[in-house]
Amino acid sequence: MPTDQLQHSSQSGGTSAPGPSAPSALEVDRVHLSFRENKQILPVLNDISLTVRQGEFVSIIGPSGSGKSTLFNLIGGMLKPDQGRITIQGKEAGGQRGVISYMPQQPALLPWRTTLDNVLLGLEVAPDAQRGGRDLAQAREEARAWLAQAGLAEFEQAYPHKLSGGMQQRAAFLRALLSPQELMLLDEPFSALDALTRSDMQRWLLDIWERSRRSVLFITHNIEEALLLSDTIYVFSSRPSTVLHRVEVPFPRPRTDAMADDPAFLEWKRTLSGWLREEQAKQG
Ligand SMILES: Nc1ncnc2c1ncn2[C@@H]1O[C@H](COP(=O)(O)OP(=O)(O)OP(=O)(O)O)[C@@H](O)[C@H]1O
Repeated sequence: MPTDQLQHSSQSGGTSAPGPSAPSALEVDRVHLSFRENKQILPVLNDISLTVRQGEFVSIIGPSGSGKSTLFNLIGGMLKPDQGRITIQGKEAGGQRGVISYMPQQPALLPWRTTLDNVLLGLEVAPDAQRGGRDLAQAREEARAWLAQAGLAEFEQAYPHKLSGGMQQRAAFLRALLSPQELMLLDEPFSALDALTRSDMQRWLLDIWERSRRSVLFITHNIEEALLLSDTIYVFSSRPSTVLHRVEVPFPRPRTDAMADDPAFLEWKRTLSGWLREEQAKQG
């Protein structure tokens, strides 16, 4: 492991302290969770701690079945931890509406709404207090500007079935981005896309994110994607998962395509792949 280049810390004391004034966008503190079914206990998360600071892009990578989506369900309040605490903007996460925006693996656009109306959905359902003083007419103009930047200007009034998979994902991402919640949870948003579209989408998301700087927690199986996009990467072990490594990605922003050819980037890729291979092997 190239420890001279990697600013990495293991789980013991490895999570970042929140800034002195603002609360972290997300704080997961020593969370444990087991599923119980037919008297069987399946321990899934074992003492997970992680932080997303305001405006930080954080990724989780880990073996399949290590509990990444389960953690999202806890953050969203669909599940309760057996032990530990989750706070969003300093407030206990409890499934209350309007604290996170979520983008699932499938774009989940509503087929009866136009692309523009789909993008506006998060804002429409948000309470007035969360719209930052914008009325829906202003929000509509803002959404149209973002759609244009996403190459979807011509598709504003089209229904989702007219859009390609990549276009649908861009619209779904804009919906999450324009929702007023500070914290975005993105669950493998590019997994259903072909390699070329995926790479275009990564670049696109990177550009948009670097301009908007929302707080993001991102699940991916793709190491290169995690390195390209993230400020911090958490590597989960096999189930029951712990945080094996917390890595601060040392590449400056704005990130460029040339970064992927940088020897340090390749070294990182090798290191992270090695960690994941080891864990995957343990899981069998
Ligand atoms: N509601 C549930 N009841 C019982 N077991 C569950 C439930 N949800 C998930 N599991 C189990 O918990 C484990 C973790 O699942 P989870 O989907 O969180 O993993 P993951 O890391 O997101 O996997 P992948 O990378 O394949 O999407 C798996 O063994 C899964 O079968």
